[in-house]
Parts: sequence; C-alpha cells; structure tokens
Amino acid sequence: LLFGYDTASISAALLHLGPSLSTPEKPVTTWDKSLITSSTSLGALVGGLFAGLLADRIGRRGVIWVADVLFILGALWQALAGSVGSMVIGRAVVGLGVGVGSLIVPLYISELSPPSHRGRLVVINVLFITFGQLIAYAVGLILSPPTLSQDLSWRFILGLGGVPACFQFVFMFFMPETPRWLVQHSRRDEAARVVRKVYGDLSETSVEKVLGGIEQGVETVSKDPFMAKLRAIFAVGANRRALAISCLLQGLQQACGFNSLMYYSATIFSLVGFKNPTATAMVVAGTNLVFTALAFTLIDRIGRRRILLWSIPGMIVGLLLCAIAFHHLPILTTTASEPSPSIWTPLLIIFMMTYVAAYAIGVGAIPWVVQSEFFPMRVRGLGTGMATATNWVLNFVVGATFLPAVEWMWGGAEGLFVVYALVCGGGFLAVYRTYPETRGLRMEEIESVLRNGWGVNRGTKMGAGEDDI
Ligand SMILES: O[C@H]1[C@H](O)[C@@H](O)[C@H](O)[C@@H](O)[C@H]1O
Repeated sequence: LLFGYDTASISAALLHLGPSLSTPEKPVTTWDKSLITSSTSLGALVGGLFAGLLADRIGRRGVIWVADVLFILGALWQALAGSVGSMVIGRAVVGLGVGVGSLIVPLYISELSPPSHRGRLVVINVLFITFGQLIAYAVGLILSPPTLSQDLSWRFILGLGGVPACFQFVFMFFMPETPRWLVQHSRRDEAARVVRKVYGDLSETSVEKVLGGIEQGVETVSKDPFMAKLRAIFAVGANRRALAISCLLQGLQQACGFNSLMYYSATIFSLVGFKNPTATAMVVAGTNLVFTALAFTLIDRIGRRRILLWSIPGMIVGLLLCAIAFHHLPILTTTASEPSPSIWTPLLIIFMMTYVAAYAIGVGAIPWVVQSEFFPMRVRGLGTGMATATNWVLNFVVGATFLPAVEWMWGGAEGLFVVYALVCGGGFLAVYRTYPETRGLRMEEIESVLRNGWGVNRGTKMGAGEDDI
C-alpha cells in the first residue's frame, strides 16, 4: 500500500507544486518535474539493492521497520520542502523506502507462506500496491484546491504517505520473523513456533520435516560466499535462464510505459483539457486495481504463460488506439484555454482503460510472482535482487523521459505510445519463445524445466506441492 501510495501521489501533486517551488528567477520546468518524479525510482533502485544484504543481517522484520522509518522521514521532508532540490531529496528518501519494501515484502510473504499459497499471496501484494495507487489518486482529488489552498494541497497529499507507515511500524511488533531467517540465526525453537502458527494444525513430525527442509537450504546458502553465488547464477544454465526470464519480465513491465500513465495521467488529462484531471486519472488507477484482482483469480487457473500471451497483445491494441486518439487531440498550452469538444476525448479514456486492463491482468503482476518462484534457494536472494533492480532501472528511464519526450515530440505523445507498443511487440516474441508455463509445478520441477532449455514445457500440470521453503 505504501509502495503504491508513494509512487502515485506525485500524479496529483505535480499539478499544484509548481508555484510553491518556483522562484522569480527560476520557475519549475518540465525537467524539474521529471527529476522530482524519477528521483523516487532512483532511490528505489538503491534501496532494493541494499535491502537483501540488510535482510540477512537484521532480519526481514527489521528491514520492514527500516522501510517504515524511510517512508515517514521522506513524507515529512516532502511536506516541508521549499525548493526543487529539497523536494528531490525528499522523494529520493521515500524512494529508498519503496525500493526496500518492493524487495523485502515479497520475500517476507514467500518465506512465511506455505508454498502452495505463495503465488497468489504475492499477487495480493501487487493488489495492495494498486490499491495504494487508487487511494493516492482519491486523496489527490479530495485535497486539491478548492478544498485546500494550492500550497497546502500538495504538501498534505505527499505528507499523508507517512500515516500508514506509522501503523505498519506498530503492527510489525505483532508479526513473526520468518522461519528461514530464524533457522539461519540458530533460533530453531522460535522457527518451530512460527511454522506451527502459520500452518495451523501441523503434526510435530511435519513441523520437523518443514524445519529440516529449511535447514538443508540454509546450509548451502550460508556456506556460499557472494562471488560463488554470482558465478552460480551465470554459469549454471537453469539459474541463468531463471535470471533472464525474471529480468525480461520485470524489464517489460516497466518499458511498456505503464507508469508514465500512473505518474503523469493527471498531467496528460489536464493537457488535453479535462476539467477535473485527477478524477479522470482515477479511472486509470481503478481499472488497474480491478484487473489485478481478476489476475488474482485467474493466475492459477489459466497459468502464467497463457495470461501473459493474452495480456501483451491487448496492451499493444490499447497503446496504438491511444496514439491515434492523441493524434487527433489538440494540446492546450495554457490552462486558461478551452478545448473544443471532441469525440476523441472520451475515446482516449476508453483506449487507456483497454491498455491498463490488459496490463494489469498479466504484465502488472506476473513478474513479481515469477521472480519469487523461479530461483532455487541458493541464488534466490541474488536473483530476485537483480530482477527487482531491472524493474527500477527501467521505471526510472520511463519516468524521467516521458515529459521531455512529450514536450519535444508533441503532438508527440502519440510517437511515444507507438514506441511503447513496439517494446510490447518485442516482449511478446521474447515471452513466446523463452518463458515456460509453471502453473502448478513444484520448485524442483520448475528447475528441471529451466535446466532443459528455453520454452520446452507448455504443460499445465496441476497440484502444487511442498518445496524448500
Ligand atoms: O506491479 C506493480 C503494479 O503494476 C503497479 O501498478 C505499478 O505502478 C508498478 O510499477 C508495478 O511494479
């Protein structure tokens, strides 16, 4: 929820922060706005890279607390910012929190949950990201002028991100550490207590079995120095393929341009003359939430691969239709000018909803699931870290280039949307050729599929079992 709120709240805030952060000599420019937006992604990249290492030292719970502190500090900093520079710092601090959260929360969920529930629980995480984004838009709508003055509105929209972090900070005292980390730090009794609590009615022999499995995995992991893991991830064919597919999917999730809508949809809608751009932008966030919920129900029934192969063509159609609509829409250069009524305005919303729906049902959620189930224990930390980093690097590129690209190319949003469509086309081919179906397969079966090379398994075997949690 915090990940979602803090990445999306910028959409409404961007509409109002200009006058507060401008000086007579230096008004806030498009570049400043891009920098303010994308500093969060850059912070997230750095945060994600360190989170894994920290998680092994101070525990998964400890790192969630660290993320909360960053969320709270960053929110306060943004709310009090007086210049573009200090705003960039505030957003980068929040970004650190987002990056730490984006790595640690799926890890925490997957280490704590029984393997048969892992995929769907990771989708719940994405569902909450999209819910946080919707809340951010709703808060943006409610607090925008005239409810609050222009200066107070964006300060409250961004500052409120600290509130859920305070709640989580307290709630985490009532949550357990993961059994895997406890075993790794020779706290076996506590680990047994957590396993009993999570699984409910497990017999003592089964608890021992689960703990035995964890111990085996932990042994191989802790004996490996970092360089050995690095070698293993590139030299072993199955690991290399797992890494390539995870990074490919995370890269596609961002390079398809979705977050340019998430961050800038209010700006886009105000440019094409919508009276209430934030309300209109809520359509984007709402569609994302609803179709991520649908993904939750479909992911185990239809299979990851098949959903992706439906999702990407839908995105391409949506993007090309948006490009056509942009081509026909005049761009307003001042907020005072009135657009002439045009059929393309409502059509643009419908086309964007098509794109967002197609994205949310597959590309929006599946990369997070795949990276949590593809890597064997030995390289899991490193592999998920690298895939998450790929996500944030491309998130940064898309966030930083959107406004300048639109400004240069305009009527150029259409050009950019065609570029996103081409990226999706490449993504489709890559997924079609390389990504094997893993629905219902156990960890070791996934490994054997990956060992045997690209795209060998199009099977649909059901019945997830236990594995090396
Ligand atoms: O899975 C999430 C989700 O799709 C969000 O809506 C998006 O903003 C994030 O970048 C992505 O990682």
